[in-house]
Amino acid sequence: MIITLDIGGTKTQSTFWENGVPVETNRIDTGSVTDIKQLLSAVIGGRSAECLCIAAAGPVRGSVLELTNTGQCIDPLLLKKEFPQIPNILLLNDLEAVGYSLAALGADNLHPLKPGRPQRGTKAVISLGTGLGVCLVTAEGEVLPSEGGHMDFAPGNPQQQKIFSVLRKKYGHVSCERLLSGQGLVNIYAALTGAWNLCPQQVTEKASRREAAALETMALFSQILGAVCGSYGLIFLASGGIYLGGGIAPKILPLLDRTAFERAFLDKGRLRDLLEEIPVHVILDEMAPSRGAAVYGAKLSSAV
Ligand SMILES: Nc1ncnc2c1ncn2[C@@H]1O[C@H](COP(=O)(O)OP(=O)(O)OP(=O)(O)O)[C@@H](O)[C@H]1O
Repeated sequence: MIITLDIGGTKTQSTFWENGVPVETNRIDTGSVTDIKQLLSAVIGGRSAECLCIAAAGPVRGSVLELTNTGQCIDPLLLKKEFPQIPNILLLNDLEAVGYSLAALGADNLHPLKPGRPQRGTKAVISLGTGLGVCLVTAEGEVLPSEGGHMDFAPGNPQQQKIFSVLRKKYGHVSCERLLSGQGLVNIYAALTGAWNLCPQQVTEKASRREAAALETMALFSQILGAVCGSYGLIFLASGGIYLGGGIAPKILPLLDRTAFERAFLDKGRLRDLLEEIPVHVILDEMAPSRGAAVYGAKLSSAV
């Protein structure tokens, strides 16, 4: 038995896995998690498992992970004392976990967004959720985490420049995450309209009802996403393909402007040919971070 805990910026999911199959799963709001130890005690009870693998939104420094949104720290060494019946307690970044899930995803869990001619090479995972996560998966299946979502946003045309100026005044540093995330949808919409009081779902609902500013927001979001994916295609030489993870992309598929995405993806001057080869897929599996944590847990606990 492997237990996984996926702590995202918005939702937290605990899952029990037997032979790679989820047999029990529960979801709560991350905002309601005030104490990780307490949460784990409630999830695990007195049960034992070969491995507990926690995938959480934040960078791992040394052996400890600090949750980006709440500042809480997770230390596996301390948890080992609380749960002595679990011999392996592992910790990784949630996006790193999505990287490990690629090995376990079938074609039915992937939606093709842009065609290409993939090779057995590096893959990039770019995840749009509460934040923007980026990681690299080597051809051998090793996952290298990054905090690439915090890379500078480079506006590509006058309209994007206007949005950049509004966000620069509001935030100071304008990272790609300020545009490519749930709050990013709100930020683009607000920069166009001045209305800051919406939630991301309201922006996409307005776009579904064909409201002009919301449609413009989706077109810009698609353009900026294409440009950032193209940049990571080059930075990682992602000849194995680019995989869009997170909760947002599968929900907004009908609203994504594929033409704008692909045009911006390919618009890299002399390296256009290289980018034409790289396919882009949307990961449809909502459990990808938990699935990847289970893959990682199984791999490491059989190795020790
Ligand atoms: N239909 C929708 N349209 C637009 N945004 C949405 C929609 N549904 C959810 N979101 C936004 O998606 C974000 C949550 O993303 P996700 O489901 O990937 O959660 P998470 O795993 O907790 O996030 P992360 O992995 O970034 O920490 C929130 O900002 C939420 O408002």
